Amino acid sequence: MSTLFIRGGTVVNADREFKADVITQDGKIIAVGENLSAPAGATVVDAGGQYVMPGGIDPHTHMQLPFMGTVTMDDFFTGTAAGLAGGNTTIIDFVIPDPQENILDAYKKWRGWAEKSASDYSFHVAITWWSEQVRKDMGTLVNDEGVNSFKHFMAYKNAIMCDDETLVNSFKRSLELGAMPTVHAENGELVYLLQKTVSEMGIKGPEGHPLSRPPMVEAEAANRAIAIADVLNVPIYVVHVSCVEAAEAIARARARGQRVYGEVLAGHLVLDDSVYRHPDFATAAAHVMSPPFRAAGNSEFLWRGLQSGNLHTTATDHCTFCAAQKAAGKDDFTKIPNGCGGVEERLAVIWDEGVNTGRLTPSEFVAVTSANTAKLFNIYPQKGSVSVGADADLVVWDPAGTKTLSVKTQFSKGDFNIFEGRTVKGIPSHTVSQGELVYVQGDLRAVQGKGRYIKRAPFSSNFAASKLRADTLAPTAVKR
Ligand SMILES: C[C@@H](CNC(N)=O)C(=O)O
Ligand SMILES: [Zn+2]
Ligand SMILES: [Zn+2]
Ligand SMILES: [Zn+2]
Repeated sequence: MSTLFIRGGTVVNADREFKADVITQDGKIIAVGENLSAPAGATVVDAGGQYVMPGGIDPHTHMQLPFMGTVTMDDFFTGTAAGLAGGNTTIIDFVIPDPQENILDAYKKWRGWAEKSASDYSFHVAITWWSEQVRKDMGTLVNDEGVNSFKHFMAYKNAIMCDDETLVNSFKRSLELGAMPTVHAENGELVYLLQKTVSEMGIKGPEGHPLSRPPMVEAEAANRAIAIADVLNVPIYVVHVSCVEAAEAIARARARGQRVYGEVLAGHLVLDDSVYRHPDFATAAAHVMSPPFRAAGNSEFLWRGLQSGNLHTTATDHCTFCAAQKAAGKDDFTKIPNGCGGVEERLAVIWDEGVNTGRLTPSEFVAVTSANTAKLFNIYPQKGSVSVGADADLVVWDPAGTKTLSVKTQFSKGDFNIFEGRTVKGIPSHTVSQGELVYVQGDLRAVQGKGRYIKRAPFSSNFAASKLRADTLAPTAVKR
């Protein structure tokens, strides 16, 4: 394992920024401080005029996902390698069992697929059905496999959508286990009805996609999931919050003291629904993902959610389908595989649109691209911090560097870039993963299979101790 001496940079953590050299050895950070001397044999990285930040953690990716009759273009190697090129050093992906599929079998299958990852990775496990066996296996995943988060799709009827019975049982089980329940909050029944309605109106193109998933479809599900979590007294994490209505549901719940956390995708922060009206089918279809990109104005509210601390993490939902795959929905938008890329561009897009505009300080940038995810999924400060003892996952960030984002230069295997043509100021000059230089000024040195599965311990201390609300509000029956 190599020794790195990252000299003369400004270290940025979620709490502060300060001038310091950083030394890493055997995959760990072993020193952070001013005027350090280079250890013998160390590789020196000149970070003068640059920031040294914790590597990005993307809490929402789908590499190699079988979905809507096909499989995403990026596998666990190409997807994580693309992430490393953009300063992202850890992904949290998803095991998504089919309904009735044993969840341990599904977990083992995904673990096999992820062996080829170039960077560290972890898994949320989706609960797509319910049984006593699922309940039991959730315990095995938490206690033996280091899973501490369970995903629930409230959309995708007749596929992976789960009903209230599953939500209630799985949330309650998550509380017992000290795991975080997370939700894709869209009312799948309403989507199903609206897809039929829009199609019957003769709207078959991608412009029909956002019409079938208006903001209230998301807000209803967000409110419902938040209410269930409130009654059960379990925290909840809402993925890809896309609209004012869902963000307000989270803010209201937090104002009442409920532990609700929100995630925002880089795409939802900078794109709007005009993309679906592009005359070229492939371009419009390339942007079909759920929840859809929203009317202009929603993005600004999402930025304010990040600024105010009512929204906590950023992600990409990296789920790439090529034009040929998207063409499955040529004559029926409901058949367009849902998903877009972004794992490579997230940090630069959020720095350019967030820090350069004054919306976020560099420390807030680190919080929403790395540290908050590490804290919410219990891998802080191993991840998400430039501090002694932490993993040597770092990005050396050149605030003056510029780049025009394009499918022509991306490392992702996707054949479209939703940020196409966007020139950003602020880019990674070096990415360090497990103490190795894996990206150096355009030269990607990702190694297949180098990534490790990251176990995440449960929050047994403050979660499982929580009681169901009923236990605390109505302690005794009335004697009659
Ligand atoms: C299936 C997965 C990716 N696709 C998407 N977001 O449109 C998700 O819904 O998060
Ligand atoms: Zn989703
Ligand atoms: Zn997703
Ligand atoms: Zn293809």
